[in-house]
Amino acid sequence: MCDKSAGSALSHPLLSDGNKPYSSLHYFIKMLLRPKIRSVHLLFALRITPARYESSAKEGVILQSTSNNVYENLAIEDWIHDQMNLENKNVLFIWRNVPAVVIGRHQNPWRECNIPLMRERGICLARRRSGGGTVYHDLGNINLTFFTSRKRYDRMENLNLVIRALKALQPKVDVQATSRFDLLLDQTFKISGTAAKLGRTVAYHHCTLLCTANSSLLPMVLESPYRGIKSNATPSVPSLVRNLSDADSSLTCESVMDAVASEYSAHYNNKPHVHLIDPMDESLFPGISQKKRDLYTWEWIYGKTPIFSLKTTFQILYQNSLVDFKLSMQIKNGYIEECSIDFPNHWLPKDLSNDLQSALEGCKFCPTETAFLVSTFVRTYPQDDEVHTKCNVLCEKLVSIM
Ligand SMILES: Nc1ncnc2c1ncn2[C@@H]1O[C@H](COP(=O)(O)OC(=O)CCCC[C@@H]2CCSS2)[C@@H](O)[C@H]1O
Repeated sequence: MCDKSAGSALSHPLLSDGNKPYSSLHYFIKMLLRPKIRSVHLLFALRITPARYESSAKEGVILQSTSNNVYENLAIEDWIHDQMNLENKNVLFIWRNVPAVVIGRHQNPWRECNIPLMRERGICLARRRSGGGTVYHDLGNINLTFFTSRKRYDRMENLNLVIRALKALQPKVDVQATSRFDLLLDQTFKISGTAAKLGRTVAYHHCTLLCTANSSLLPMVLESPYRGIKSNATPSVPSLVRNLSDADSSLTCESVMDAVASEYSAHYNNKPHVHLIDPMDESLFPGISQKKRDLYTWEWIYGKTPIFSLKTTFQILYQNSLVDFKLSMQIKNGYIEECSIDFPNHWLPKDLSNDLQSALEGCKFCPTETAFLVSTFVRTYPQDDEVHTKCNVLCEKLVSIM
């Protein structure tokens, strides 16, 4: 069903000589237009002429990403939300990512997932613009983003469309929507979670759909190893999850994506047509690279965490004896605002421990920055190997909890 040729035509639409509307002059003019109007160019690229665009108030366009990069795909969501005029148009964006954990806009990643395990396994962490809880993505999980005008925003309508698509593939599958817009399989197992972003005139509802995801890794990465975090951040609502393929092996990502696209097209009386898009195509999505960069910054992913406190205890084995530590921190915008580390008096000179705590205040709650800071700090105490070793051991411990 995917129109691969459409996809390749879209890769360099503005550079293609034989394609008059995509000439460099067009590009130049486009750059002079106001942002909302620039999206007209996307309509050209999608072979939707403005005339047809005006006359088809109920038109639904299906875009499918050729990228599996979570930041690129979230950037496309932002771009469509910010740039496209959706007064007369609906867009369904279909996308999948390599393993990633996606937290909600107002969440605390340290409380929601196992960051050390994710680092070890190379699993990305992303913060999305919509609210709600934390979900796990991999190539066995489909994401569907339904863009509409704010007036036509209707999550239940979208979920019913997904249910119809699943029933078209396997009539016996028991999938129902709940009042919190989850989809449950056999009235028990969550297969889809929902979140939304409501703009002034535009809205989107996005949801996941677990088809063949790694269901043993999912609960592991969504289990935080940290205790003692206090915050007003939005907590996730954990559920028992299952893949659709557990109910019926025909429910693979490919078959489900095709079925959803067919159902979406039928809903808008269109011929099923999926436009493949490359999210990093600046000529089609001007400003998209910056949007990706914004989503990839430490300041967005970690720094947007609502203020929180961390109170924890730990032990360090040093020269065959265990030393008890009490750590208390307040973290605001991802930066350590207050820090107190209590340990037996003899372990480190008092003035040094005070200096270390002061040095940590103002530092990012981040392993690389803390490690750098401690190593710089240690150098201010020259020729004391024991102090160096102790500071380094303590630093390793601090870094392991960040
Ligand atoms: N991929 C996926 N699909 C469905 N449910 C999941 C998934 N991953 C985890 N979970 C379960 O949902 C809860 C969290 O539920 P909770 O209700 O707290 O949060 C959500 O559902 C958010 C959905 C966001 C959807 C966006 C769409 C595109 S980008 S992310 C978690 O603890 C697990 O038990």
